Amino acid sequence: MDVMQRSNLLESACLFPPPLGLKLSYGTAGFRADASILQSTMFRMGILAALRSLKTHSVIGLMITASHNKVSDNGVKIADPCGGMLSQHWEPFSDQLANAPDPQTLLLLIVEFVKKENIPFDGAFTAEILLGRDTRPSGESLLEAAKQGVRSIVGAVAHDMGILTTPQLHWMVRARNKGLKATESDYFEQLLSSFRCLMDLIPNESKMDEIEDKLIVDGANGVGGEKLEVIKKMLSGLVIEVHNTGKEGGILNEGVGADFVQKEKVVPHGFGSNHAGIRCASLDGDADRLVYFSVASNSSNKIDLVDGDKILSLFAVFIKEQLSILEGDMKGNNNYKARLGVVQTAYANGASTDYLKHLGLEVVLTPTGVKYLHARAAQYDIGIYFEANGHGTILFSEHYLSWLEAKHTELSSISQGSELQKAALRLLAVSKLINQAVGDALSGLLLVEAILRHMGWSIHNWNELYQDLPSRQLKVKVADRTAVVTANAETVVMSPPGLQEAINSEIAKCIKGRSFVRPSGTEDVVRVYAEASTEEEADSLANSVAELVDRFLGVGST
Ligand SMILES: CC(=O)N[C@H]1[C@@H](OP(=O)(O)O)O[C@H](CO)[C@@H](O)[C@@H]1O
Ligand SMILES: [Mg+2]
Repeated sequence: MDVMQRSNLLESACLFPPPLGLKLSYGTAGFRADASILQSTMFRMGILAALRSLKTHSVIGLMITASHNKVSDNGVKIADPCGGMLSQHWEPFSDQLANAPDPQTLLLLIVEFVKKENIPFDGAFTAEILLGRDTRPSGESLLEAAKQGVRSIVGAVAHDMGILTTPQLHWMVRARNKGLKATESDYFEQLLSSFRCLMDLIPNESKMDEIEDKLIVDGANGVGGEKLEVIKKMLSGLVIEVHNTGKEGGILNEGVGADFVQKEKVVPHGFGSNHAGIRCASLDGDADRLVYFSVASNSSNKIDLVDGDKILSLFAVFIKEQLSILEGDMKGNNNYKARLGVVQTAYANGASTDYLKHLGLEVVLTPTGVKYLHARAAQYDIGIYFEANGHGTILFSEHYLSWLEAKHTELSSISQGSELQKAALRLLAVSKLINQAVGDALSGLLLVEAILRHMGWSIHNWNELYQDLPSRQLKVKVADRTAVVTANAETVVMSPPGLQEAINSEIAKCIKGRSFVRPSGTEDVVRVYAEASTEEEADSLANSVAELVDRFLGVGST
């Protein structure tokens, strides 16, 4: 880094002083906090994104969103060259950058890191950053801060991609780095053409006509609703009605959205008993989460929730069916058995894990956070991952996709229109429809809709794949949540000593009891999860475990 670069950094850093005592952590999914304190963080993440671009010789993404958090919050996530989350290896550096108290310390940290990581500053490569933001009102000024951060690296270019869903930005980064068409209309075109392909391949005997055409979607008053309004105009065979688009005056994520629906298990605002029996879905604030639900027919505000675990199960059943067609009667020489794997977290309902294992699938658990699930799913030919809250996707390895393409070409020449060829084509269409960069509510929704029609299933048939065990989630405010250290994909507490034993004895009092605690990576709380054979038992187990957390770590304790 030459003198000009250093003075450029120092000069612009002086324009973005951090609030006194700011302490942020990259957490489960980027920095999040009240938007009013994030100017300096955004500026610094602009710098980080530009450095990452120089290091990887690739286009990098910077998304300004706080997802399902309240509207006054905001946040930032970085998308790596493949469209996935920022490499965990760089997370400590992002923490240091965000928390550096003054411009001099910031500069020193950057100089040291550039040296350590050997980041080239020879001008041979132009750093390029794609910036996106959700609909939060604070997004615009935070975008300016991020742009200035990017530009404080001499020669780096910031492209404002406008208001986008998080998965759209990740998709664009991935597409750009693969040299593919990467605009928003290319994204829509890819989704719609692969959806049409799946619809055209629906077997004649499918009871598709019996399925309600209409789907009502809760857009969480955010960006997802806006984008779905665009998509729905280009669809045929599926009627989408979007509620909570944000245009009716509703507030982002307030009493609406996938997080609210999944955690509270009640109807979102704008839905009621007049929607009973109709297939409904809910997106979160940046449209990377999707859950389905149906409104209970009695006049209560209760819903039948069809969560991420059930979306995963639906996808798994469909993929498995296509694989058994394709692999059951292999014609030709080029035969291969795909390794299919399923990835969940400890929040997955126990009944879903049992169901998936019963199907004969390999199921693995990782810690919470898409970065862990995604990395694990990428180890399979086809890896399906979902968090119970509705964030997930299906990953196809490059190796498997090349095999599939070749197989499809071979089958097209020897048995055009055969079931085998159709199965290959369906799998190829799924790989194009479902976002390969990150979980995407919009592409997930289109895949769910296509599969339901393929199966001839109503939302009720789908929901009956298995019966969820009653579960309850609670949050406990403690003095220092980092005092909770867990192991085995967060299912066991290692510290503070004695807490796990105490939790175990509460679990032992319940039939089918399971409970675990972990510090949240996005909120200043310890989360408690409990499930058991009845609602009462799940509630009481969650309450007892929350009391234990409070006793071991409560606000008063040290
Ligand atoms: C129980 C739960 O839903 N946790 C969520 C939540 O993380 P926490 O670390 O639990 O706060 O936000 C993450 C980012 O959206 C998401 O990946 C994760 O699943
Ligand atoms: Mg989200």
